[in-house]
Amino acid sequence: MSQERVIESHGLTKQFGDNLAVNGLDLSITQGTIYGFLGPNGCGKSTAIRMLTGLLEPTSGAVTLFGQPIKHHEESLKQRIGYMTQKFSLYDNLTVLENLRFVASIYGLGRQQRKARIQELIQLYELGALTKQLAGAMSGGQKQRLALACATLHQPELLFLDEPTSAVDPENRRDFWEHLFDLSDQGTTILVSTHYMDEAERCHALAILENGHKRADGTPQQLMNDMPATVFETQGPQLRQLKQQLVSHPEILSAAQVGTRLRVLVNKTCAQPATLLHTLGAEYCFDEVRPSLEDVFVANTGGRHVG
Ligand SMILES: Nc1ncnc2c1ncn2[C@@H]1O[C@H](COP(=O)(O)OP(=O)(O)OP(=O)(O)O)[C@@H](O)[C@H]1O
Repeated sequence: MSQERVIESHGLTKQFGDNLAVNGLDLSITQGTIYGFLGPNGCGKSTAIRMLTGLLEPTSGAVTLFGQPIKHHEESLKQRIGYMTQKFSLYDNLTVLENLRFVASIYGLGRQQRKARIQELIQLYELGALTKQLAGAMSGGQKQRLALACATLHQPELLFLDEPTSAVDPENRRDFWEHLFDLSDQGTTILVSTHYMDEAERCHALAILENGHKRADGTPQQLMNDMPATVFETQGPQLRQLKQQLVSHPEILSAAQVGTRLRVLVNKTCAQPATLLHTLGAEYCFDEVRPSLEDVFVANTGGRHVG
């Protein structure tokens, strides 16, 4: 992967009235990376993306794309950026082919180039049988493939995807990610927002966002290594009561049931987590286990959103 910095932001902030939607966001994302924004609804993912694309003016802070400040270079940068919005900005009353032709005309592709590129995308995103279908009548997975084809029509070097898989089933989500890895392999840098843990785990690197703040960032492995909690699991009777008993202790960040097991996060500030658990639930046996990205998320947001 090249070390060219494609996205850089410093102190990126957006205030809507009293609401600080994005607060001092610093980013440094290199070429070919698939970078995730992971966070719950309303944490500022879309607002951050809109500022990074140049569509929304920040209250303060700066964005540099491909080493160029975004301010005053919006037009030249537009050709290098693709953006798939949360609501798939397709025209429902146009067919698949008409949507593709319309987007091609926006990007000013010549007739021959347009024809060849549209054919290429129809094949790549398996839209061949659907060219005459109205976009409004397509399934979630089909719409998503068309939206990705439209967003990449002009072969952007940088692609922003705002919760691209919220309306599709797991199989389509898997296929979609295969396409993203193909694009990344060809050098495209991708910033994708999600609130799905499994999706975030596929990213090369990610930022955990909460209430407009970046709580942590790094590769999924780095985040797991550095997380501010130790993870334990236990099994046995009356796990609901045990959970209540555990979470009342200030060093227990979270206790959440997963099937027949209770998963417990103990703050790293606790020097003897196994001893603490033994004291709180003497009749249970607690095993230390490998953290997951969901644990990382919970530990970095103080257990306020999951569990
Ligand atoms: N144009 C706007 N005017 C006022 N407030 C806004 C505007 N856009 C977003 N907000 C507020 O900013 C905060 C962040 O919203 P944002 O849409 O960026 O979050 P998100 O993480 O993308 O969530 P979601 O997935 O629900 O869109 C929210 O409190 C939202 O209500």
